Amino acid sequence: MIPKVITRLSKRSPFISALALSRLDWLDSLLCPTLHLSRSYSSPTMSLLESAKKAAAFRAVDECVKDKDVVGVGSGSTVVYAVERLAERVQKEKLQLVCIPTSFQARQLIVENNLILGDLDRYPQLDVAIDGADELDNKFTAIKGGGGCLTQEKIVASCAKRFIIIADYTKDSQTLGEQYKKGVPIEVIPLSYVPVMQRIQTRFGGKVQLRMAKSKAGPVVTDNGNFILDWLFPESKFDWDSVNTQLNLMPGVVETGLFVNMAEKAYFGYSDGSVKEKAAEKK
Ligand SMILES: O=C(CO)[C@H](O)[C@H](O)COP(=O)(O)O
Repeated sequence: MIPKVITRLSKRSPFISALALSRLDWLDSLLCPTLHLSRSYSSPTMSLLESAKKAAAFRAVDECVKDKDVVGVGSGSTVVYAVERLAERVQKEKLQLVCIPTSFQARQLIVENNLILGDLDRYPQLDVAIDGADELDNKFTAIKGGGGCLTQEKIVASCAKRFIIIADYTKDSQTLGEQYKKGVPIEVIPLSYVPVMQRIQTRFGGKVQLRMAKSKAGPVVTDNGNFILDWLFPESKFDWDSVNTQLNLMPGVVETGLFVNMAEKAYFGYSDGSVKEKAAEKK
């Protein structure tokens, strides 16, 4: 009973959900000791989000992947569930799939789950790419790169006939910046990071930060040996297509985390297991 109430609340606002959980957890444990046990050692808010991610990932894999597909495998925490489901389907349905990774993490997931690993040299055309996102707006522009893998993710997505986003409900926004507050990630060649930071701030405003590593001194270094800038853009009506082009033309910029009109469909999971599908307008 309690989880249902929280789920309904969490659909309206993750903040309400977190608050509700902190207040109701003691009651929950009283009424549902088994449920409480299964959550031990993980924060209740996290477990709700994890269920949401899993629901989206499973639905997307079930609906978008078919036998003999070449599948792009994105990066991040939601993709972990997508790979789990791919492996399950390969086992149960004997699907023949080739998986193309978008990062070191994706490559590891593919190998650890005994899926067939491919690359763009041998499979330059993919049937479908499935990836997470940090935020998706109503015009189907996504911010990606929270995990720093945006360049390979964009290359792989651009080679796929269908690009599918999987995410929990907190990534579903009307406009960019509504929920995701960490800005637009931009991969840059290390020696260019200061001039690029200055150019972005002068041209578009806001603040640009060099992303620093958490368990290492110094900056985050991408799978391609580059740095990541996070552009905390000001509240303004941006034409993201034009911004993306302008950023990409700055010397030193390798790629941006703006995925404009690339995704065909998004699956947003909720903690009760339901999934909202959002389709892009046909081009
Ligand atoms: O773009 C990404 C990594 O570069 C991820 O897809 C994005 O950050 C979403 O990650 P998560 O599924 O962990 O929320």
